[in-house]
Amino acid sequence: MTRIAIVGVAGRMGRTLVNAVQEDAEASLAGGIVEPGSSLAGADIGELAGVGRLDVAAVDSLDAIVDDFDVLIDFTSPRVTLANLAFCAEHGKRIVIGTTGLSEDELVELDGYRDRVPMVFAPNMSVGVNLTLKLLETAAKALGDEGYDIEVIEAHHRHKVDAPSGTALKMGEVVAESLGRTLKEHGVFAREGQCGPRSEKEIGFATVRAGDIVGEHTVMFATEGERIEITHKASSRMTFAKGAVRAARWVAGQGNGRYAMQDVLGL
Ligand SMILES: NC(=O)C1=CN([C@@H]2O[C@H](COP(=O)(O)OP(=O)(O)OC[C@H]3O[C@@H](n4cnc5c(N)ncnc54)[C@H](OP(=O)(O)O)[C@@H]3O)[C@@H](O)[C@H]2O)C=CC1
Ligand SMILES: O=C(O)C1=N[C@H](C(=O)O)C[C@H](O)C1
Repeated sequence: MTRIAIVGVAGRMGRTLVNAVQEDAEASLAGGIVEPGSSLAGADIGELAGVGRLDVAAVDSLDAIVDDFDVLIDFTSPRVTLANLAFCAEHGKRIVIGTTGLSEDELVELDGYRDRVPMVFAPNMSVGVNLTLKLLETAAKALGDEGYDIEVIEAHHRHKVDAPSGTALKMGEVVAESLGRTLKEHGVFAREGQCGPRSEKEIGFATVRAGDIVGEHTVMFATEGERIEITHKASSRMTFAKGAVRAARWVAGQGNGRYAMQDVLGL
């Protein structure tokens, strides 16, 4: 049985994760953490998540439950995640990180823990998206150098704070790496006004934020005469949450290292 604690337990993903852990016969809910000073500290996390009383009270500090859990699942924000990673390194815990929107410096900081903590870090925990990454590698290798323009389009709910999504960036990276390009050199993140025609090798990104869209990603390969679109649409956050719980069970048996969902899924 893997004992899981959830940071950001009152958030959109936090509440969904409570459901996902409850549904998993090999995982147990060891705790839920809310923001320090939050009025939700002390609330029952089952009631917060809408699954009924679980007799697990939300706490506002990891110290309060340090002996109770094996793996922390963190879907919060970059600085909070990095603080929790430091806590896990210090206390011999494992961590699954779904947080997106880390800056270049923050990614370097996160990577610095790879020899001190077993961690799974992935911008998207759904099986479908991780399979899509494989399909993109194949498509890019077949089409990218044959005059096909590549564009990544993503859509999310109105509350999302980072753009492009972590998944869109990952998709762009996979395509770029398959073609020996980099997003630093070839990524185009905005077009406005007299921006001129597109260059042959650029990889463009477009972002939609609207309503309650859970998460949609399309990578388009377009040339004169045809267009191929590889699309993934998430209609429920349970797809991410189930993946995160699977990753938590998997990382419970791993040594120090930075792992991706591809490792968890054996893709
Ligand atoms: N990898 C994946 O598969 C997926 C990744 N994500 C990513 O997960 C992240 C969270 O998304 P989402 O759930 O929609 O966001 P929410 O804003 O709904 O949830 C984040 C939660 O973290 C809480 N929080 C903030 N600071 C702390 C702290 N110091 N300690 C404990 N909790 C804290 C917030 O509380 P408060 O509101 O009070 O500040 C909030 O409840 C984003 O980066 C998103 O992109 C989302 C879905 C899937
Ligand atoms: O914020 C979200 O909601 C999501 N974020 C992730 C991302 O940035 O890629 C994954 C998913 O699409 C939902």
